[in-house]
Amino acid sequence: MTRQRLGVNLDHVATLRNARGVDYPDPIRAAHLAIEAGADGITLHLREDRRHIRDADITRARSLPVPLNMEMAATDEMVAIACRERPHAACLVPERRAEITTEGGLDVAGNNGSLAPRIAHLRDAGIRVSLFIDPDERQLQAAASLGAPVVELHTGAYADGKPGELDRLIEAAKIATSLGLEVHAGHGLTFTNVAQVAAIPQIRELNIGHFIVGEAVFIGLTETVRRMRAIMEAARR
Ligand SMILES: CC(=O)[C@@H](O)[C@H](O)COP(=O)(O)O
Ligand SMILES: NCC(=O)COP(=O)(O)O
Repeated sequence: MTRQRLGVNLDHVATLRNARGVDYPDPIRAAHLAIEAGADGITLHLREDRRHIRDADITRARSLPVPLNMEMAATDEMVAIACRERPHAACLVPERRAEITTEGGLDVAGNNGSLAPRIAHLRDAGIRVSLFIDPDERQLQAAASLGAPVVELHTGAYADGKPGELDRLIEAAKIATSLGLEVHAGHGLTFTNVAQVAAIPQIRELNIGHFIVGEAVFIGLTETVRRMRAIMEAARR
């Protein structure tokens, strides 16, 4: 099976920093540690309300030695920031101000008119566009028709233990590949639930954040990233 990349999302290092209004813990310092421990990429979500990652974090993350995946809402403001900062990838996600976390996938099928120019803008800036969607055939077809090279399947419902969700992910990964899309997945993944998703052969990358940052409090960031990588690798053997 092809090697699966691990993108470590460090948003919640910034959440902790912002809780005190000081400049530590620093998500970029955490990124260097995560990379040394085996992260293949770093993911940062610049939310419109800047509740965790801020613009200056994205600027600093550009000098990291691995690809930066910038998660962002599909708005003119965010597209302008991405085109200025030029991360390796931009993952378009739905955002609602009052939500605690990203609650569902982007409705690509219902918004292709507004997404198309934004995707084109990002692509013209040399940024690899990914669409964060639910494991749903209609959304996959819409993503492919918009010319996005990558989809990230929202694993939140699976992580919440909803029956049938693993099968939906397996089926969606097959359909996505048949449509020529590269498949990533993420949201709510932990040491306990990651193996079954990591074992889906078509999934090339997992993005994992909240659990990694939380577990780091107990066993350290280096050990957490190493263990996550080890579980992913064992699942693909
Ligand atoms: C899109 C997504 O899944 C990530 O952004 C992740 O959830 C961390 O950010 P939040 O906790 O702000 O949703
Ligand atoms: N796109 C998913 C992501 O980056 C991490 O989500 P989570 O592990 O913080 O839930």
